[in-house]
Amino acid sequence: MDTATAPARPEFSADLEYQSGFGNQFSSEAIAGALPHGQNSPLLCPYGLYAEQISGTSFTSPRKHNQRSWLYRVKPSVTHEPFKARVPTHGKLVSEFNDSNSSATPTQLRWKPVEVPESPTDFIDGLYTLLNEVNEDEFDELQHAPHRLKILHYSRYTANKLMANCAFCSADGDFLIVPQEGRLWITTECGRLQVSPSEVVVLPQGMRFAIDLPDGPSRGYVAEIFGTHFQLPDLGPIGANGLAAPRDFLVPVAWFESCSHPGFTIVQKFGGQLFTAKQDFSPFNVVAWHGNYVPYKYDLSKFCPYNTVLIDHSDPSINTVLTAPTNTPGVALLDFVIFPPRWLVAENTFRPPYYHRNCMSEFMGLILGGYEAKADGFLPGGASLHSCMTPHGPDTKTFEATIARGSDARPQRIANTMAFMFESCLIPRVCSWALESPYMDHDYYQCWIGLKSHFTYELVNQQNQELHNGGVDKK
Ligand SMILES: O=C(O)Cc1cc(O)ccc1O
Ligand SMILES: [Fe+2]
Repeated sequence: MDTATAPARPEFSADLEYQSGFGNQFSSEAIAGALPHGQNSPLLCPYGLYAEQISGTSFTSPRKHNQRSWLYRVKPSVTHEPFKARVPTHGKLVSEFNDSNSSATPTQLRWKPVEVPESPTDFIDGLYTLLNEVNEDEFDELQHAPHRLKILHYSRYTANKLMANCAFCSADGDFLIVPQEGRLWITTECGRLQVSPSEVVVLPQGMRFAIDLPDGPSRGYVAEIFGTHFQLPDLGPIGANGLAAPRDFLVPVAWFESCSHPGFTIVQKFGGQLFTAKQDFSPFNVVAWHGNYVPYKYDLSKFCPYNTVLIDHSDPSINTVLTAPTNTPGVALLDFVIFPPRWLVAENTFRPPYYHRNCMSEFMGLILGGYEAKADGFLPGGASLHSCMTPHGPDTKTFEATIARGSDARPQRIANTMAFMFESCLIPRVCSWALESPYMDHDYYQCWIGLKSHFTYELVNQQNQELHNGGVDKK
């Protein structure tokens, strides 16, 4: 059914209500009295609702990691026709990465912003995989439990049409969506969230949602993490406060529609492939819920950045918003790091990011403005990939402008910017179509080719002489 014939979902009100906190045990009732008291699963639930649990961790996960919610709904999720494989609208949602459809490359890669297509495209059809990262050792061992693997998908979406009479969920992993253009009105089983560019949203594995686009053409980035969930990073010596504050994470309040919906479609990503099932009601029929397995959003402008206040450039981990851990302490499946507006004050310091090679792989996107390491070519809506140990750093123009500014540079405020990085311990394989994409910036390497050697023996002698004279003068 297309947008024109679909019953419109009610508009989101401007002052949508939220609950606040990260990892809390939340509860919410759209109708007072809908939550059972004292137990989760009474013989008869209030108002004749069905009780249904959604588990985001194994039943026996340690208590501090255990995540589940109880949903009290008009009809249970199980009431649907059998799932059928969905005929793909494009071949760019890749499930199995192999030598014929992807490759790993140490080359620095950059993509220009993707244009939103003119043809009607909703969030599902506009979602396409760019990269996939798999821990190959585990892949061999655990072929029959793909959801247990350490896997990451990086996707981009472009959309111009609401998801009418259908809901999506990934049975594979959690979606972290980073909108770059256009607000998202996201209806979930737990309630509704408005997510604007410069905000991000996490939609946990299995949670059903539909995305409407109040601003029309929209695009953004998605990371899907498998087998783990996001946490707030430890703050170590920073102390008890700073970076992303738990209370700035917002969780919806219960919202439901109970009308019958002939031909409502559930689209489920399962093992990387899409399946559909028909049902005669909206899955957004949860009248009350409680638990800690929830969708949530975070406004990146609320982030409280920390940084060097005297010398040198801090490692980007200082600006980690969320981290999805592996079993090795300090090694992330995915760190979500931002580069927000802030003051640069370091003295006698090359202030932009340093030149570097990293055993972790770095995928970057730009939400707005410019990025401090790239004077040219890295545009809002664009993306770059620097895989494990691939050298990268500021482009020639940035280097030369920084040196020209000199060592007495005054405090400088980086404004009008919001870049982010998905940093992972896994090595990405890039889809062939992404490598062959017309948006691929084949000249990316050129941005460093102009970096000149400034080293001369005359300079060595001159600086040694200055050092020597300086030393003598001080006596
Ligand atoms: O490569 C990048 O631009 C990301 C990055 C930023 C920074 O400030 C330090 C290291 C780093 O990888
Ligand atoms: Fe980097």
